Amino acid sequence: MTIEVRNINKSFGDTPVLRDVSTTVESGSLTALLGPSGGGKSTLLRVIAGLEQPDSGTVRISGVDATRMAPQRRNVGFVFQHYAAFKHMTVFNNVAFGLQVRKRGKQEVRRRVTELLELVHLEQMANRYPAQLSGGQRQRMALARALAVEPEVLLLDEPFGALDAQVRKELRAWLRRLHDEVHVTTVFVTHDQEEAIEIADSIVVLANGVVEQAGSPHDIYDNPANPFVMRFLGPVTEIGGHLYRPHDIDLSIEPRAGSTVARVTRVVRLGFEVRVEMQIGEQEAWAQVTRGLAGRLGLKPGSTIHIMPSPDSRLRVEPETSPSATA
Ligand SMILES: Nc1ncnc2c1ncn2[C@@H]1O[C@H](COP(=O)(O)OP(=O)(O)OP(=O)(O)O)[C@@H](O)[C@H]1O
Repeated sequence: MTIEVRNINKSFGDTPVLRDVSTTVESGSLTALLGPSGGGKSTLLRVIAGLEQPDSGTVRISGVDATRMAPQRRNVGFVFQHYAAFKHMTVFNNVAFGLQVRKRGKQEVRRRVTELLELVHLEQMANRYPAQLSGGQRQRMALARALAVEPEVLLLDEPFGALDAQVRKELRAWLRRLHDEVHVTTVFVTHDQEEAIEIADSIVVLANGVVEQAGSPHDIYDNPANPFVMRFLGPVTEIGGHLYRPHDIDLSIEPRAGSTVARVTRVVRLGFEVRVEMQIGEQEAWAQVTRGLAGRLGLKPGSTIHIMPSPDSRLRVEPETSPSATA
């Protein structure tokens, strides 16, 4: 179910929060809305859900103009960060709720809820109450509940945001697998670029109410549209007026055609990677190399090395970056 967002503008009072936002969410995709806090991600999600009315622009879901349609008529499921479960109802009844409201038969409800609890791996927890679940289990229950009514679109607002790093990682992998099984068009909000890169098919980078770039994780990481996106998606280092990914900097002991001389100031071992900090004239830069290479080159503070940044993956640092990045 394709979602087409066209020229959406939205202000709260005098503050523009979405500025001429257009993007297309492909049917069956898992799309991340990624960006810094306050950039408008939640507002855009709420506009798609119908919980917020745009000042101008349109939202089409499956080709139908949904801009003025009530949320319950859009056939979207919604999960927020702090999910409010019905505390007095068991997990089973929480998931069954939407089906019962829709007056589905008892047999059907039982079959569907059992299926969903298996899907989210909570079949053993059916008779517990929400307070007896861990945070991650509660979020999975929330997803089962959102999926119960077979939405065409699933909208997730930082669904794992409140959980600790380890649980968060598990749930992301799980969400990816779930999506591969269910294929419902899903849009999730995150400010975590690693989360977006790891699980999304497509990323929309939103900052200060503007879409900075949209594309596959691979494309956005390797071909960022501007310095803001490049910095937001991963580590960068600046050399001679260009931004590079630190793993795209090649190091050697001997000078080569086109190489630049640098002095190593610090060598930091981080598991299998080594972060090599250096001084190039007055400028500081760093490179990320493997432990093997650092060992072979015998890098230590004070070493002289020759660096060759890969010319393919650089981006010129403009004095003026994108308008939203500097605001
Ligand atoms: N109902 C509202 N009334 C007034 N201002 C609002 C309202 N909702 C959001 N805003 C403002 O709109 C801007 C964008 O908020 P939004 O929640 O969409 O951003 P976000 O990218 O989702 O940020 P976060 O990651 O922090 O949730 C913020 O400056 C916020 O304060």
